Amino acid sequence: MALYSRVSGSVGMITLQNPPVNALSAAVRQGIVDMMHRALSEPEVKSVVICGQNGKFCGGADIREFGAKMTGPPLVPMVHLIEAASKPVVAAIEGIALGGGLELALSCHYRIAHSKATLGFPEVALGLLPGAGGTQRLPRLIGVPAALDLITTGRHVTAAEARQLGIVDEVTDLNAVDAAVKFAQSVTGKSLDARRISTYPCPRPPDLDAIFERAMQQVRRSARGAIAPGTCVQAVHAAVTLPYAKGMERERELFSLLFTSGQARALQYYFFAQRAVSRWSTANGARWDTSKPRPVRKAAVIGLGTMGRGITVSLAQAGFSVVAVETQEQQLSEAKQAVSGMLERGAKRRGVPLAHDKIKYSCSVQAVADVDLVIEAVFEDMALKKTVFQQLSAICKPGALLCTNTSGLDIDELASQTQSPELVVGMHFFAPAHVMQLLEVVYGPRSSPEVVATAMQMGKKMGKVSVAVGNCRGFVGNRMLKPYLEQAFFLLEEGATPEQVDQVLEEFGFAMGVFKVSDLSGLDVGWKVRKSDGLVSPASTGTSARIRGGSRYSPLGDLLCERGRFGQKTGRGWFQYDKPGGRVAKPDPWLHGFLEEYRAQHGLVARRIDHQEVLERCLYALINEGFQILQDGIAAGPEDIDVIYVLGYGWPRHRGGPMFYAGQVGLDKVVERLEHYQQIHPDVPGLQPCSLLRKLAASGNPAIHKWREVIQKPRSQL
Ligand SMILES: CC/C=C/CC(=O)SCCNC(=O)CCNC(=O)[C@H](O)C(C)(C)COP(=O)(O)OP(=O)(O)OC[C@H]1O[C@@H](n2cnc3c(N)ncnc32)[C@H](O)[C@@H]1OP(=O)(O)O
Repeated sequence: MALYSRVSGSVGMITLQNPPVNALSAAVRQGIVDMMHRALSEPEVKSVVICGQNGKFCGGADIREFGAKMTGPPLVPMVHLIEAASKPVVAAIEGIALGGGLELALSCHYRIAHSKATLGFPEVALGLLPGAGGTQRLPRLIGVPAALDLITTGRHVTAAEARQLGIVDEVTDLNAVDAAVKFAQSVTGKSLDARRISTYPCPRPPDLDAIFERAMQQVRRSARGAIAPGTCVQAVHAAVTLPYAKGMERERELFSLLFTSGQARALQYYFFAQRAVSRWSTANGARWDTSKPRPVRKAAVIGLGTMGRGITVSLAQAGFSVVAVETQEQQLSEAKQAVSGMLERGAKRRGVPLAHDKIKYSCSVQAVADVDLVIEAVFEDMALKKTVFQQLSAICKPGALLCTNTSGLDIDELASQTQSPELVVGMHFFAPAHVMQLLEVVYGPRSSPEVVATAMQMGKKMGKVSVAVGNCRGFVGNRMLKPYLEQAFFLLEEGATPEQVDQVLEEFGFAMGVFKVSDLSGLDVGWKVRKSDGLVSPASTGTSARIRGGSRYSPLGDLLCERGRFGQKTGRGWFQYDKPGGRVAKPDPWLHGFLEEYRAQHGLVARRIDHQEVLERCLYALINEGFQILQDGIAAGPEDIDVIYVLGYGWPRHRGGPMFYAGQVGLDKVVERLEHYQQIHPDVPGLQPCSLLRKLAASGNPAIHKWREVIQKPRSQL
């Protein structure tokens, strides 16, 4: 709703009230319209100030209302009512003016912002465009290039930048509402003719076509199939080429197109999913709202390889004192140099002070004796990690959390090496650890709720999105990756090429296809794991070479590794590169010959595989594993899986995540296609729909927010 009050006798004040961000719900819009009419009808009122309660102007349209039928007054007539007002209207911008909130401010005749406020049009991240005149007013106010930048990227600007661009009239360090009231009094009675942005001509720079061409190229490069950025460009184009009223019509058409698209629904689902994962729960009943994190001031990192260095940087940048341990002098000195460089670049990029003095380096594990939390980041080797955990358990002070950075090893096995298994938790960082936003917090059956809460909070303080997941091989992300990779390998055996598989996945929206990712991260990584699992048989020839543990197995990755083809680092992998460490993947005729030979050797006849099969087999096998993970209680809900896949594995955000995507395709269709492929390839694992997927499909493809009702409720063992 919106509250009306009178200040200083002649100023009508309209205060938006809709916690937490004063979003423009139907009730708020109704309130604004009613209060505007009241302010305009009261003869004592000479000017109007619009502000938001609790120091937040407005976070835009209420996204929670997007799924339902529209009620209340629409935004466009509301902003026209304000702009057409005969009395000056001043926006007092504190905290945020985003999306519809900024459109509301642009309809006011003046804008006063607090110096700490941020402003922007983030609609593009929700699959939309600013649909209440934003695409028509902003270019008129600040010019086409700046408007294109803000609208197509969705980036937030500070009040200072907004002032520089001409979006706001004044910036104050004092109370912005008081400043706006004073300002409103000072402009009482002045003509408003030059203050209505919709009446401004839209500037037409001489190189207009080139500007739009560049903008389109830019969004095509970065959008990876998302339709909103390009549509934003089209809407701004209408501001330049059409009169305001016609431009508004075009904006409405384009907005409707986006609003009803699957991409907008996916992005809006993802917006809430990313927030939902912080309300975590575990399979044994621990929860975010009943588990108190422990205080952590000082942390330690053991092992300063690539991951350990990134984790050290993340901790120091988040303000923790860090003890960084590497037992070899030479490696410690190299790590120190690398970490300093990363901190310097980070400080420069983010404009923050250097955090060098937060870190103490040591060659001795004993140096961690007084820390509150240790993150072990040594090689992914169970025996080595066990030794480290035995040492830590003996050295660390009572109550210190012992965390392991592992991408899939058993947390409980490590916990059993310590005197206090309840203090052990996994923190699976993604490389590069100081850049990637995702953290899988892995709880074992004995991890205490406070320890999970502490690790979740640590992740948040490091600027990461933490997702709590249960303990199983590969946790959520890497466990789902296995069937995805397997299908890709089988497709090569059956006749596909790495470039074909990657092209299909990249057209779907992945930044890189599965084989390019494998070349980037190194084929030897998976090879080592398969070796330690006893999967890589020394004599990988003959029919038996394609069977492991009774299931079909593709040794293709092993065979490439045996030939020293580890990917980018060796200049050869699934693709070829111009040199070791090269980045540009090129199809490799050697690999094609190798695949032909391999097929001939194993009696496989190459067939033509279409794009649909590549996509369905890779993605549906991955999705099927996701449902198995939900069924096993490893992830509490589909949102957890989707956030992990978008932030950690390059799943296109505009497709919501694998579980959301499955719902959009139709769960019955996913089941039907998996069964189809299973019938044709009975020996291929991963194609049998799991029982939860079947159950949900049979219960009529319920909306994703209803899945939790079907997934069995965890029983508390606490
Ligand atoms: C013609 C119609 C045109 C419409 C165009 C639009 O206006 S679309 C909406 C444009 N606005 C946005 O995209 C803003 C989205 N919100 C944010 O970016 C951030 O939430 C924030 C406002 C910068 C605040 O960030 P902060 O980190 O402080 O808090 P949270 O992100 O955790 O948010 C707090 C809770 O508020 C909910 N919320 C935020 N914005 C909205 C919104 N516009 N509508 C509804 N709800 C919103 C958010 O979901 C959090 O609540 P939870 O219960 O925790 O989920």
